[in-house]
Amino acid sequence: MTVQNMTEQARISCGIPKKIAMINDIAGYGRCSTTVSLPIISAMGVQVCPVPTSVFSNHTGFPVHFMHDCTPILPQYLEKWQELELTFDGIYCGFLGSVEQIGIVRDFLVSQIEIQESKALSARPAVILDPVMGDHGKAYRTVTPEHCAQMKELLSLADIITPNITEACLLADTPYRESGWTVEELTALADRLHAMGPDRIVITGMQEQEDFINFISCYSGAATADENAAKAGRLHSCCRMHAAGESRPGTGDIFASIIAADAVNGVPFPASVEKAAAFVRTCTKASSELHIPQPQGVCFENFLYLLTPPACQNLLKPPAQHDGACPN
Ligand SMILES: Nc1ncnc2c1ncn2[C@@H]1O[C@H](COP(=O)(O)OP(=O)(O)O)[C@@H](O)[C@H]1O
Ligand SMILES: Cc1ncc(COP(=O)(O)O)c(C=O)c1O
Repeated sequence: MTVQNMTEQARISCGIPKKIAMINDIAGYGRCSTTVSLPIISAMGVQVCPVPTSVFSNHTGFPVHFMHDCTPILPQYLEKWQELELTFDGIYCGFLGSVEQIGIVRDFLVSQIEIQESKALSARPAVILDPVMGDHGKAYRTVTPEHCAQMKELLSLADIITPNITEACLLADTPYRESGWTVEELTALADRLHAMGPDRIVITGMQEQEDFINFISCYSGAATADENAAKAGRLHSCCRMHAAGESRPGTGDIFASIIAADAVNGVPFPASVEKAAAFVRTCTKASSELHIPQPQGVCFENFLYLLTPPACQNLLKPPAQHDGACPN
């Protein structure tokens, strides 16, 4: 029997990890995007297959950086994956630098969904989209009105989205406000995003007094912890957590990576948001306590063990008859 036609249960009991295609930039220095997502998703017992959208020497929060746009290589890169008929349990998409890249990613998502449907695989890939478009009420320089329009189109293929409040407002054509959002307003904002496609939404990055608020919305069909609310069609809730340490680059990448790995591992969405928020907080707190300069991002390395699922920890144990010593 090949891995491809094993049942889901057989794969889990054999300890074969789920697989995510991760479309994102790579920043060599400063703990952002791929250098964060790869170790985090791997620590959560999921195989990561990166698709680099651009290569940065370091993130853009430093006084200087070098950037290489990977748009010209993306079609050939992904074409080979199509030729090999590679399939994935999830596709996680982060920073997209241009309108052209959005189109390439859309074609990839559509063909992946088609391949899996034609092979009658048990499920289509979970699509997790972190629509990196702006922060603090402002769109990034690369995010033109056309870029924004194309991102809205991409939403129709996403199951889960993780916008910060700025990105949620840009996508839903809603005026931005730094704070003071009511539950009714956030519900209306999430409903507008849901109408564009995704059925699990978390709006991040809102601060009220000393706390961070993540607004969670699950709609019909989405796996939620509360079955009654799910049956009623939608469930909105808030994850509130005390801010710790200063704001740092890469928090959104850590957050979305945990959501992506949990999505393919079947963790209910609200529980996954709580886990992601708590993990970021643990790491931002430690980063400040260790006096790590803010541009160096979030020091997560010391805490990866918190994310490793117990089932994987058992897999790491040597067999009973083995004394754990290294062979000569
Ligand atoms: N200093 C912090 N203390 C505690 N939690 C934080 C801190 N910074 C970020 N987070 C958590 O990480 C989430 C994602 O961060 P956010 O800044 O919204 O990401 P983005 O980079 O996408 O704007 C926040 O909603 C919050 O839960
Ligand atoms: C190239 C690049 N990628 C990723 C990030 C991280 O973004 P976030 O803080 O939203 O996770 C940054 C932030 O400066 C960046 O410059």
